[in-house]
Amino acid sequence: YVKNTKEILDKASREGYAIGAFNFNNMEFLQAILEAAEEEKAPVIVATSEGAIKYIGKGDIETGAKLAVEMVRTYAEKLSVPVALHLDHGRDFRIIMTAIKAGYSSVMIDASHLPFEENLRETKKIVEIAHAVGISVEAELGKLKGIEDNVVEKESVLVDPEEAKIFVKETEVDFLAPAIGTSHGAFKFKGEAQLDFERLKKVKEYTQIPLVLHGASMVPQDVVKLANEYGAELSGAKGVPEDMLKKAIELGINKINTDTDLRITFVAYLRKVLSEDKSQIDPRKIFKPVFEHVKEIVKERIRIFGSSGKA
Ligand SMILES: O=C(COP(=O)(O)O)N(O)CCCOP(=O)(O)O
Ligand SMILES: [Zn+2]
Repeated sequence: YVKNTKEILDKASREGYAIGAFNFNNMEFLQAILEAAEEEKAPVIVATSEGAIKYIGKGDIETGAKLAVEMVRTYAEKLSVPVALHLDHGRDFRIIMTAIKAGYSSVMIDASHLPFEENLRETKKIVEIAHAVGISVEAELGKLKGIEDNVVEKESVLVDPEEAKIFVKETEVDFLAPAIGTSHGAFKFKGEAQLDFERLKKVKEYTQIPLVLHGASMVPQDVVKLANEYGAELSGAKGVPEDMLKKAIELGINKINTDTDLRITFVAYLRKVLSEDKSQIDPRKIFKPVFEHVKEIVKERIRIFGSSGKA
């Protein structure tokens, strides 16, 4: 059943674990994510970016948002675990409003590319509207980019805990994504993986709300290797190591955005299945084993995040 995202994140924050926020762009990824959550007895957030809504709706935003809500609701009402549907990286006001109107449990207003005051104003506007209709809101402070070597870059990219305190107080946003050194995609770090845990600790202390880690995929090297063996070109792919994820959760991360790990798993096993069963043309026979593996990686993540059995 579809819950208000704030409810499941506030509980996670009180009890010190994290909920997976897994992106989907089609029915098969959604099925794999929801089956994984049900088998792990874990609350789960399923998310669509603006690109996913356009993809699902073949360019029509209302169709995409409506179909996403209907697919999630139809599957979720059969499950025992709480399921929230979240708009990831909302930037276009019209798309954010369409998602709210269609029945999303929460929306992200991503104005982190704007100067602090404008980000604050944009976020405050969305919070007022969303809260008026019982929807929770996520915002972002700092920019999603790896921690560059020189300090100047670091200052302009990572979250400023003092700003976070003011931002959360002024906007009343329900959960915040502080940039602490991660980035989207499979190539997160040039050198060693590095997250700014000191900043994270301060942001949690100053804001006391659930925090979100974007760009949190672990990029499992065995799956990267398998994909490359079957013709992919993903050398140099590097993600967030398990011990860093666990430390981030200890320090107050309660929502962990994961998309790339599902994508890499999908690509590796699709390549494998197609190359091993050369006469297969039934998409159901091709996708079934592939999405079994996608489901397994989601279960592994849910276990690492500590939300297994928390439903
Ligand atoms: O933080 C993440 C995913 O992080 P990851 O790449 O480490 O999985 N996300 O918000 C997912 C962003 C997906 O956007 P798009 O559909 O436009 O490609
Ligand atoms: Zn993100």
